[in-house]
Amino acid sequence: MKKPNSRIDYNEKVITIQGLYKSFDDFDVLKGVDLDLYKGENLVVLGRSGTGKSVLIKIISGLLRPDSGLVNVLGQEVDKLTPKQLDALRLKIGFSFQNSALYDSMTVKENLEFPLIRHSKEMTARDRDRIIDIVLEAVGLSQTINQMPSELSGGQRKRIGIARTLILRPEVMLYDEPTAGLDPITSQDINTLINEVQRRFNTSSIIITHDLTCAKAVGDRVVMLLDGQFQRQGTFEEVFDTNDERVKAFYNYNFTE
Ligand SMILES: Nc1ncnc2c1ncn2[C@@H]1O[C@H](COP(=O)(O)OP(=O)(O)OP(=O)(O)O)[C@@H](O)[C@H]1O
Repeated sequence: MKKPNSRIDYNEKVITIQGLYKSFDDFDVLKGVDLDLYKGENLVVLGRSGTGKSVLIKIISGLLRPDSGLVNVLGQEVDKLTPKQLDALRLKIGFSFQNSALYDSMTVKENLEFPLIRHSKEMTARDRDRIIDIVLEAVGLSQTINQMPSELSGGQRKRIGIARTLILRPEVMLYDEPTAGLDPITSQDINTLINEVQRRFNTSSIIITHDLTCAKAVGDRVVMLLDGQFQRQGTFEEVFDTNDERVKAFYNYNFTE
């Protein structure tokens, strides 16, 4: 289990969600979700496929609008923002997508440079190079700087995706299934990286996953989405210390120590 994390500031909430509802046509996905993310915390959101984990982080990053409820991110109510304000907020949120979302026709360096050229127009090439070196070193892949994404392994692509997310120095990281499709050892490396990113860049993160090894390795706190609400929350051990058959089934089918 993860060691207690002294970097978490329980007096500062980075994200607050209250009474969040979201439906698609007649299908109610989120049915009254409440959630706090504290400064410096790694919060894992567990849930079976289709329970609404991706919908939740899309609402947090303003990609989807809630039907009702409060969603406050870094002190701002997301669905009250103008498009310009939302763009500014999104720069403080690093979204690490499931498929890494690298541009295949660009080198690693160009992939990392792209957000800097777009969002920090006054930055010199020299400063860009310096920042690229820092994030590549942070993900342990300095040597890949001139490679194409197609030349990288799945784990390396995932790392470069995380590096690209880090390059704008986000305050909040949202990881969507960070270990999906990776072998157990590469997954473990990604879990270690998520913890290192938290320490080194002082980020607050939501990690959505159904990989229980990942949840255990990175989660300061774990919440489980069941039937549209967070039914369980606590440390990894607390969440699974229950007679709720739905939770036990999740553990038994997914986790081998
Ligand atoms: N834009 C959309 N329009 C209609 N339905 C949607 C939309 N986005 C998500 N849904 C539905 O909402 C439900 C929850 O989807 P979501 O992608 O959040 O699941 P998830 O928990 O992330 O699952 P997985 O682990 O498989 O990624 C699914 O039934 C999905 O079909």
